[in-house]
Amino acid sequence: MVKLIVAISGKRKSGKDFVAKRLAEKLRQVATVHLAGVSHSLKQEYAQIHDLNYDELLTDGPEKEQHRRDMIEWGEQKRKQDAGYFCRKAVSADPNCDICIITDCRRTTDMEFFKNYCKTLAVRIDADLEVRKSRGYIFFYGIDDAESECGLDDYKHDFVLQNNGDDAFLEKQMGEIFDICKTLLSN
Ligand SMILES: Nc1ncnc2c1ncn2[C@@H]1O[C@H](COP(=O)(O)OP(=O)(O)OP(=O)(O)O)[C@@H](O)[C@H]1O
Repeated sequence: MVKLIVAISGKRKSGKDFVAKRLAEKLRQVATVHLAGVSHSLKQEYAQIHDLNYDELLTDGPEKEQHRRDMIEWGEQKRKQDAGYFCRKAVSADPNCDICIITDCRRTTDMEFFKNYCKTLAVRIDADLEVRKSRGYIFFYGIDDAESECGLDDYKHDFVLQNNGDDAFLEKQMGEIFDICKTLLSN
């Protein structure tokens, strides 16, 4: 059974995936680590039901755009029935690992699910708007002002990591998270 979840949230292009991968590398020195995403489990199941190629769902094009809209609606319906549905799928993908890093928490219900599931460290990735823009961020109405993007803006995370491109500072903060995880694993 998973002993610890590191639940990562952050704005688009704040560096959630980047930080999650670096953190996984570090934590693999002391534990088995699985990287998972709530939205990945949603996309995977949607693709399976509709006999679609998972990667194709992520590409552009009118047909894919229609699928994306249907997929979002389908996901909302599933969440209404069971708010933790995709979180459970994400964390169950490798039930024997010590640490599961979730790269894309978006809603308070995601955090509530993980905190109830097992020991969870909620980590917020912060990056300045200009830095995010330099990484390709563009504001989209209906996306960047939606609950899925803003739902955790005011949530009290256990650790807030600044990811503005200063690698030495990033490593220092990673070291602090690494130590917290080690302590949580041994308690
Ligand atoms: N500290 C960093 N140093 C160098 N490059 C970085 C750093 N953080 C993020 N990046 C780069 O910025 C881009 C966006 O990062 P990433 O994909 O991790 O963001 P994200 O928050 O997961 O984005 P999205 O929400 O859109 O999935 C990537 O190309 C990534 O390699």
